[in-house]
Amino acid sequence: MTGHGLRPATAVLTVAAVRRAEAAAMAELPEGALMQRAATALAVVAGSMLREICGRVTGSRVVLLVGAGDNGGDALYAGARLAARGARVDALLVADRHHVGGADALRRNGGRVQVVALGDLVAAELVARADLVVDGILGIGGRGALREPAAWLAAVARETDVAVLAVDLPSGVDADTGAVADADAVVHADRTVAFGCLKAGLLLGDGALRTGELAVVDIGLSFDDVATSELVVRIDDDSAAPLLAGPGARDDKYTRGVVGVSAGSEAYPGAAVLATAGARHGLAGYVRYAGHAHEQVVAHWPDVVARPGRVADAGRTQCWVVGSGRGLDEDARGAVLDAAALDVPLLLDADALTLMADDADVRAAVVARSGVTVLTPHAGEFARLAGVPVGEDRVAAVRSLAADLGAVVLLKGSATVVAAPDGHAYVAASAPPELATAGSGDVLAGLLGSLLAHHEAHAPLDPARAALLAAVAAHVHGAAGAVAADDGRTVTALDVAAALPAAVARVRRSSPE
Ligand SMILES: NC(=O)C1=CN([C@@H]2O[C@H](COP(=O)(O)OP(=O)(O)OC[C@H]3O[C@@H](n4cnc5c(N)ncnc54)[C@H](OP(=O)(O)O)[C@@H]3O)[C@@H](O)[C@H]2O)[C@@H](O)CC1
Ligand SMILES: Nc1ncnc2c1ncn2[C@@H]1O[C@H](COP(=O)(O)OP(=O)(O)O)[C@@H](O)[C@H]1O
Ligand SMILES: [K+]
Repeated sequence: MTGHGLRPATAVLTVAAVRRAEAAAMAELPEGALMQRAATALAVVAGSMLREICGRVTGSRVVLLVGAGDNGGDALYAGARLAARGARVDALLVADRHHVGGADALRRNGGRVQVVALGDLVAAELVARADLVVDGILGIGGRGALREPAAWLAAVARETDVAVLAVDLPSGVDADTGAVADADAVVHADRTVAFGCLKAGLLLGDGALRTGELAVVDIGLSFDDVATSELVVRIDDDSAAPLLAGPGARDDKYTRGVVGVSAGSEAYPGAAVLATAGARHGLAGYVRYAGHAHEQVVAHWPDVVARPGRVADAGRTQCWVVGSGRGLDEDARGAVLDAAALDVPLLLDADALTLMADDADVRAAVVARSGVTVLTPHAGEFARLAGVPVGEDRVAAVRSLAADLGAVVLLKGSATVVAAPDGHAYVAASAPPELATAGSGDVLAGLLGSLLAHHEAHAPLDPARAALLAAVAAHVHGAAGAVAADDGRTVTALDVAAALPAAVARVRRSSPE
């Protein structure tokens, strides 16, 4: 696959891929054109922040933190535009070199430029009294923690709580992973303007916590030649909507797909209720349940066909979901092995993943499957399956486990990362933290199984499509969390499930460009 057809807001590129896309665009354009596009967009966002903060641009105080490279150049040219509109702009140079053309442009428009040394009180005062600080210290050329005096000025900005706009990436965040080498030497942005595309560091890890509100501007980069291994596709409403289409007039409950759920146990009946709650709203026309909590399931959801007994005897489905609260006993093991032996898509969650990690026969049966397998670990389950912790590079870790096990892997977290064995990767990154509540993962498992069954009923799934659907399910789950948390409400897993119809409706309403 290539990135053909992707929008800047959905294309997450590695730094290496950004550099190549940038070089290809520059070869077609007059010198400096890309930087001018970036600076223009940056000045527009800075202007709107200034209007929010002090009502107008004229007379506002803007401080640019300027590093050695083009990230600083972007800040300087944007500063020149703001100065031309009457802002008082000071550029603080924090490196031993800077973008000379940008500094000249700023001076020509009435801005001031000065070199800063560590502890320079005049500089600290400028930062503390600014209406807006523009962070042009480091972009995709940054490596590791900020050096001095940049680290010190970033700390002054944090301590004085001045509004900060990051250029392309908050400085001190690793663009490809989101790792922050030193929490004391990083910029904490209120807003970030990313140029051309997203970078994983804006969405994942500690970087996501430093990015603030994120805007992605189109500067004309093409994604057509980006390799699968260098691309992660971010799912948003526009990309999810086409996969959530409603049934047609000729559909019946079977043509919409049948999903089977084997979750919960005598000890954990709630997981069965939650997983089936998710399955009821994932587009399948029919939800079967096979397991020990059948009475509780029917008591909650009379529309679910719930029986005790084995997965193998439960009837035809287009996908099985096995694991959430299912337990680790011989009976649970039998449920995983029964489902693994069928050639329909299989989703394994929670206890099923622990069984897979601990029992070589279960693992071998899952790895040997011909049908599509989807695994939905949280970080702890991931570490058990992989034998090593997730680490800082979540995308690489998920791709690697997916390739090793020949399965789609969905790694849960504040951002959810999905990869197929062939390297296709996706991220769903708009879930609110209220989703971090017991049982919300069970709802996701049911929702995704239902979506897989629905699409399998229309055309046999391949792993790359299953990975896309997994990310769509995580996106809808996140949207349901947002609906449930609206107006400051507290959220339980059952509230997330109850919000799924509204979340699906919200996503369906979005109209792709
Ligand atoms: N992609 C695009 O299409 C477009 C990109 N554009 C912009 O270009 C930006 C990339 O610019 P860039 O390549 O000049 O690198 P940048 O991030 O400014 O770093 C500069 C230098 O900083 C240094 N340095 C490294 N780590 C450090 C540390 N921890 N602490 C202190 N210093 C450190 C290191 O130099 P060194 O120390 O190795 O000598 C490095 O070379 C990009 O993010 C975007 O804003 C737009 O203009 C137009 C379109
Ligand atoms: N900080 C967070 N922000 C947004 N979503 C989160 C956050 N933490 C966890 N989540 C989401 O909440 C769900 C929790 O699932 P899981 O860990 O399996 O819990 P459980 O096993 O109790 O159901 C996942 O979908 C995960 O992506
Ligand atoms: K920056």
